[in-house]
Amino acid sequence: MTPALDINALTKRFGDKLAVDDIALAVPQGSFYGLVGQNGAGKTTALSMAVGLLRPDSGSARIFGQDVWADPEQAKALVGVLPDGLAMPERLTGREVLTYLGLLRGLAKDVVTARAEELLAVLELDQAEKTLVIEYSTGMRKKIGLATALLHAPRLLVLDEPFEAVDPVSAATIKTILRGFVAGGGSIVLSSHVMALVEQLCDHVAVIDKGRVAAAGPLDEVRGARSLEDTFVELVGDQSNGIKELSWLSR
Ligand SMILES: Nc1ncnc2c1ncn2[C@@H]1O[C@H](COP(=O)(O)OP(=O)(O)OP(=O)(O)O)[C@@H](O)[C@H]1O
Repeated sequence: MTPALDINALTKRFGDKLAVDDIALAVPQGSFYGLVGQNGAGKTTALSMAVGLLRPDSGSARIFGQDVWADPEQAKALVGVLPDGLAMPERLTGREVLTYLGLLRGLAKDVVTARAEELLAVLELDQAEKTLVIEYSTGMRKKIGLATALLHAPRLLVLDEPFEAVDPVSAATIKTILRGFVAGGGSIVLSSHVMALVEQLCDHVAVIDKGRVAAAGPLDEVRGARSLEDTFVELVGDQSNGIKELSWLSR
């Protein structure tokens, strides 16, 4: 079966820094795929290139077989994206943002209205009916970002740190939505630093280290008998560095 997302030999350099170094990853249809890695490992850069937000130096990305860079319109219709540091129309309310983006995506007005209503209610943003996005908290911004990613009912969701700064009640709601999305035949790729969350939600995982894939595959195969956290530390931990004590903090 064609993978939901198929990235091949993706590479990106920023000046001297090789941020993503020849990454290949196949996300099977119907899978819930977690991407983990240390700060600066290259997750955001890889995901941005995979969904057509950042042009790779080389390599390719396909969404359900559609080339993201050769055929962006086809590919982008199939994917909902929650990017890192999402830029939003700041002077609109949540409902206005959803209406605006829904119409831009070509949805019928009554469909946009109904879906916006439902998304705002489910994500508990309907209380903030008159609040402009510029006044949103970080967690609220994540939630409206997720709503915009879901609005056109994509087949693949690519979510960069969707749970960052989200309170536990909202996180539970989001988990339910995402599990329902996968149960309904959707595919998800998300990045996270929270190993427990990836273990709870995902059936596949890739560990990214210094711009490369250190391990990837079904969760149980990657972690074996250990926890994902132990696997992760073993794969990416830099033992040579040691743990330096901050002696000046001792009394
Ligand atoms: N626009 C940019 N210009 C220069 N360097 C960049 C740029 N974007 C990312 N980098 C560098 O590329 C590397 C990978 O960054 P990236 O944001 O992809 O990592 P990440 O795994 O998402 O990290 P985090 O978990 O902290 O979000 C880092 O060294 C970062 O400093």
